Amino acid sequence: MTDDADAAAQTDATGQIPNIGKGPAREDSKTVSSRTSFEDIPSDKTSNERTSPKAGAKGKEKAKVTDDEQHNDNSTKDAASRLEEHVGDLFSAPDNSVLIHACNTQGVWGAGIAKEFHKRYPKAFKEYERHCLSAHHPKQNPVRVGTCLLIGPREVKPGAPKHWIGCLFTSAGHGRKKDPSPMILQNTVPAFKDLLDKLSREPQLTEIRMCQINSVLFEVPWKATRKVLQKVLAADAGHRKVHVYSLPAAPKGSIRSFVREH
Ligand SMILES: Nc1ncnc2c1ncn2[C@@H]1O[C@H](COP(=O)(O)OP(=O)(O)OC[C@H]2O[C@H](OP(=O)(O)O)[C@H](O)[C@@H]2O)[C@@H](O)[C@H]1O
Repeated sequence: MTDDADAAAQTDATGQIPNIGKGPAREDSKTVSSRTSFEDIPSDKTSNERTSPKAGAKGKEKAKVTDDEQHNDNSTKDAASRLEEHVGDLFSAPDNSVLIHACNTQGVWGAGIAKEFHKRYPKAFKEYERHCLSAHHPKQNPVRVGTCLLIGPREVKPGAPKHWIGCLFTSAGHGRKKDPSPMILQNTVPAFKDLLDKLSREPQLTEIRMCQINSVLFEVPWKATRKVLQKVLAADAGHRKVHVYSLPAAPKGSIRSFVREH
C-alpha cells in the first residue's frame, strides 16, 4: 500500500477519511485549507533558499537537495497534467478507446454508470460476469480486489463502438455491502497499476478514459481517488495520459444533484 493510500485509509474519530482532497498528510491544516487542488501544493522552501549564491559548500548541498525537490515538484505537476479532466460523456469516446469504471467482484453491474455499461455493452458484461461467477466464485474463490479485468471490443451490432472496457475491482461488495471507503481507495492503487500494465500490452489503444470512479455509489470523494491515481501516473514509465469525463452538473434541486450531494 502506498503512503497516501495508507494515510487515506485511516479514518478519524468522526469516521471521516482525514486529509481527503486537502493535500499531503504532513502539512498543517492552515496551509492546506485554502487549497483547491493537488496541483496547488507548493514546496516548503522559499525561492531564496533554492538559489542563494552565499550558501557555500553547505549551501551547495542544500541547493542539490532543493534541485531534487524541484524535480519532484515538476514530476508532480507532470503527473497532475497526465490526469486531464473534461466535462462530457464518457461514452462518446472514439473507437479503440478504453473506458474505465469501478466494479464490485460479485458480477453485478446493477446501478449507476455500471448499469449504463451493462445496457451498452451486453457482451462485455457477460465476460465480466463470467470472470466473477465462473472463472471465480464470489464466496469460495472471489476475484481479488485490487486487480482489473480488461475486455476488448465485443459488441457486434452494426454501428457499435469499438470500445475496450477496463474494470477496476475496487470493492468486493456493492450496494449496502460495498467495502468501506478507505478500503476502496486503498484497492484503487493496485487495480489501476494492474490496468496500466495490461494496457501497455495493447498498442492499438488510442485513448484512456474514465469516469470519476468510486465517487457516487462507492462514496469515495473524487479528490481522494484523483490523488492516488495521480500518484500512480507519476510512476508510470509509459507517461500515459488519462482523460476523466464527468457529466455537467445537474441543476440544483434535481434528483441527480441530490444523489451527488448526499
Ligand atoms: N455518461 C457518463 N459520462 C461520464 N460520467 C458519468 C456518466 N454517467 C455517470 N457518470 C459518472 O460516473 C461516476 C461514477 O459513479 P457511480 O456511482 O456509477 O460509480 P462508483 O464508481 O461510485 O460505484 C461503482 C459501483 O456502482 C455500481 O453499482 P452496483 O454496485 O452494481 O449497485 C457498480 O456495479 C459498482 O459496484 C459518477 O461521477 C457519475 O456521475
